[in-house]
Amino acid sequence: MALLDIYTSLSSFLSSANTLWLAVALTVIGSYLLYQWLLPKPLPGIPFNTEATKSLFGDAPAMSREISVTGEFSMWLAHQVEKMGEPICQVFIRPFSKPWILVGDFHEAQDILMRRTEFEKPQFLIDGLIALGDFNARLKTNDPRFRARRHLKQDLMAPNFLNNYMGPFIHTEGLKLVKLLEAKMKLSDGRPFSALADYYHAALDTMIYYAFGGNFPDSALDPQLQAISNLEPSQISPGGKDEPVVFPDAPTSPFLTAVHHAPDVLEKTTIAWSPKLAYWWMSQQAWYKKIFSQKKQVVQKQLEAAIHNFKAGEVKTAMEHLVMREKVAAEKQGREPQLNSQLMLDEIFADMISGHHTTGGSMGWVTKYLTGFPEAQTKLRKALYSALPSAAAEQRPPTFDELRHAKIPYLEAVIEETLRLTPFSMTRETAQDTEILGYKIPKGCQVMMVNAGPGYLSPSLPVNENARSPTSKAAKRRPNWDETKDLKLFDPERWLVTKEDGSVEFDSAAGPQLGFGMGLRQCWGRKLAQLEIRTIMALVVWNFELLGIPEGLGGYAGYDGVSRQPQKVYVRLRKMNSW
Ligand code: HEM
Repeated sequence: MALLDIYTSLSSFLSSANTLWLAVALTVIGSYLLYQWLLPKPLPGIPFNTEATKSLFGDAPAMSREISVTGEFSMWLAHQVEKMGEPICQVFIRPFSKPWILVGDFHEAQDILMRRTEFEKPQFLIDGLIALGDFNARLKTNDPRFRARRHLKQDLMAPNFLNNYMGPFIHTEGLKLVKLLEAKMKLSDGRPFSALADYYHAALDTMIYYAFGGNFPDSALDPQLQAISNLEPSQISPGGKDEPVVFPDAPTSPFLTAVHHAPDVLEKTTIAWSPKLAYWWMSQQAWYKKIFSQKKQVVQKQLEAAIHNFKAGEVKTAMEHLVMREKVAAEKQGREPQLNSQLMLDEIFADMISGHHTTGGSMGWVTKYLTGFPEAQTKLRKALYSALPSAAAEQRPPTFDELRHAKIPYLEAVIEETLRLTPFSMTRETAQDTEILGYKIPKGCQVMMVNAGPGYLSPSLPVNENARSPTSKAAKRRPNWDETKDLKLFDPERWLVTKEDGSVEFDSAAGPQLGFGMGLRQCWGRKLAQLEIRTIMALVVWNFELLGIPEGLGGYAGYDGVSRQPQKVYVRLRKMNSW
């Protein structure tokens, strides 16, 4: 080969090698810059876990590890606030997105939820609830449709609907639950058994009655009663006195089963990285189709029945009230009413989903705390007997009207204290650039009110008072809340105040509480939930002593699903009297 040829091939080799090296170098530099760009970016000044900023996935792997064991997202959040020891900090739980801001101070959380217009319903929740269709809680507060939708439902948390329509049903359902528990108590012969499904069944029946009333005949509790009353003591599996009896769970009708399982979809979509994609994937699955075809068939039929009843002059159920309100709104606005519409189906189905596990779980929690704190249980029973003397003297359960009119501060305090101890964190999204406790927070950040740690279940962290927002500075404080008492203990007395005349009253504003959220987007069904828990738990405590259970069946572990639900609710019962 001529020298020139050798030179030419060498230089072309070198130049292609250079190009290759250049390409490799550029790829490496590019990948490095991309990696750096994708790493979590903390907001200036706000404490964070530095290790999390070295990984593309931020805090997510550590969070998943803890939650896969405990099931408790609220507790993980509280641990982050505790670790950083500041009333505001940031975590990186969604890769490639802005940090999530954790607010671990009650007064600032209250300010954000109640007074600050720059915070909105979060988009990730709106997307996460996509399976429930077009209902009011998926609308932003500043969307004019939100108020119009709330208007449609305006009668349903009013005293007339609650006390005259829902109350008597809830009372009857409570008595049915007592009957079921009594049958189980007899069969279990002093052994413990789980009551969690029974509370869920009672709560499910309540939501079905709320929506459709007597137009829909299926019940979740009736088949259980029937199944248990057909059981012979010889059919109970033998076991020691601390070994729980497992009772059969009688199947419910397809629609009730669908309502029971629909929250599974929401739990998956709200935590998905892309809720819309997760929703699409799930909507292809047979189990999903089964749930939502039930919704389509049954709720549509019920809507037609409600329209028919309304036209015949009957307005009792939630569905009938919606139809009536839509007619009134349409007349006012000079448009055709949309009575038979998807919107009506979605609003009513979403309420059933919102009110079932939440309330059933809360009744389970009350049962657990009263079991674990027998002194409080005895106090509550005494308070019930002395507030309802005729029923006590006549050895019968109180009627709904007696219960409704009785003033029983200790009962309200027990419910309030249970909600305080079983927190579910809530989120808002910044709709514009703003500040929290003096730190700049850009538009589009998720802000979580962490109510399972400092300021709620442990003493408040110090706050620079000057850094609070003007509305927070101006707000009234709760002077008598005693943070030196163990805040993790169940102590209903915290919510009672003694007046100058010696009378004792319940004060719902005595301490930090976000059990139902706060402000315009607080729990819409709060009054119904409170009525239900109050009525049913009064009947349970009136009728039974909740005896101690083995340690392995107790504990206060929860599960953060659509609300904070107890993992187990075991009871060992003794009937109080012969009524
Ligand atoms: C003990 C039972 C219940 C608990 C603990 C509970 C708790 C909550 C919480 C913490 C929120 C979020 C509040 C916020 O972000 O500020 C909420 C929202 C909501 N709840 Fe409940 N809830 C219960 C029962 C019910 C019932 C019975 C219904 C329906 C009848 C219901 C309907 C709703 C709705 C529609 C929302 C969304 C409100 C909105 O975005 O505007 N809840 N609930």
